[in-house]
Amino acid sequence: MAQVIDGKKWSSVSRQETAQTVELLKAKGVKPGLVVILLGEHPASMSYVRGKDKAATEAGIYSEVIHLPSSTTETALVQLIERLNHDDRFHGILVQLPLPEHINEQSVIAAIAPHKDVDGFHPVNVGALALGISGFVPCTPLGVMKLLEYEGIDVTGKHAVVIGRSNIVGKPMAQLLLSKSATVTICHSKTQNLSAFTRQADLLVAAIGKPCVIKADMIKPQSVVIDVGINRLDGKLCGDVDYASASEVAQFITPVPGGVGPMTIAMLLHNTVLAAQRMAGITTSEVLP
Ligand SMILES: Nc1nc2c(c(=O)[nH]1)N[C@@H](CN(C=O)c1ccc(C(=O)N[C@@H](CCC(=O)O)C(=O)O)cc1)CN2
Ligand SMILES: [Mg+2]
Repeated sequence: MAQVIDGKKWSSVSRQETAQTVELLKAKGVKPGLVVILLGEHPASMSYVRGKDKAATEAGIYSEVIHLPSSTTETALVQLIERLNHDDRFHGILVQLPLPEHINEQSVIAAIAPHKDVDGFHPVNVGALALGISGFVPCTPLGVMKLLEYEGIDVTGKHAVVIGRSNIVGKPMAQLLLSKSATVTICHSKTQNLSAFTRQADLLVAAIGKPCVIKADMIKPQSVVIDVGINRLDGKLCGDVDYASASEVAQFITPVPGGVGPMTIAMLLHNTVLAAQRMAGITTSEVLP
């Protein structure tokens, strides 16, 4: 039976570490601030944004949510972001995705000042990750790396198979695993004979967006299975992995809910504090808890 990677427990550990850093920053006269912009009334997005606001406040971060109607124009949204880029109360700016259809996501992301882009979605930060230089790393894949670190799982030389090529998860996930010297394969919806790849995976990261499609016979025995999927099936939350059968085969597995999801918010707080630290010119060693 696989060992369960408890994302709720580790996110709480990470959030406590962040809260300690916030205290040390405050003692130096810096109060980290985060602003989240939400358009429309998408129930899951509203719930994630509430979670971010609550978690930020609990960590001692100054938090504001700007909730706008879904009819907001792209021009108005970009103008708001440009104003927030110059607002010293906020070290982090996040626009909750997905955005309504009439808005070009890339134009909006590009309007965020790269040094306040705590989502790590701006082309400058995407480039920084590709080059392996300092920037901001997207929260979900960063959360996966943090889970592996907390569990003492070393990926050096291991075959990591990432299923999914989104800008939010798949692509940055592959870059991060590569930066830790894993041998990385990226699979996607057009991959032929997917199970031929997944069965070779020492580490499998599933970010497909389809409920329970990764079955036990697709998993290498004693591997690490990370489920990034969040799907709603018959009113219940489930991942991309068929958890019950997969946990009979894997050595480590993340559950859904309570796996990667909670780490996304913990890493947002981490990135926000990092942004504040960098803007104040404070080195990490000065604020290590
Ligand atoms: N601007 C962004 N938009 C979106 C991101 C993002 O990182 N930046 N990621 C996702 C949604 N997301 C955060 O925004 C997110 C998803 C899931 C969770 C989470 O804690 N999930 C729980 C289950 C929660 C539930 O009941 O629905 C879990 O997995 O245990 C947090 C944040 C898309 N948009
Ligand atoms: Mg508030």
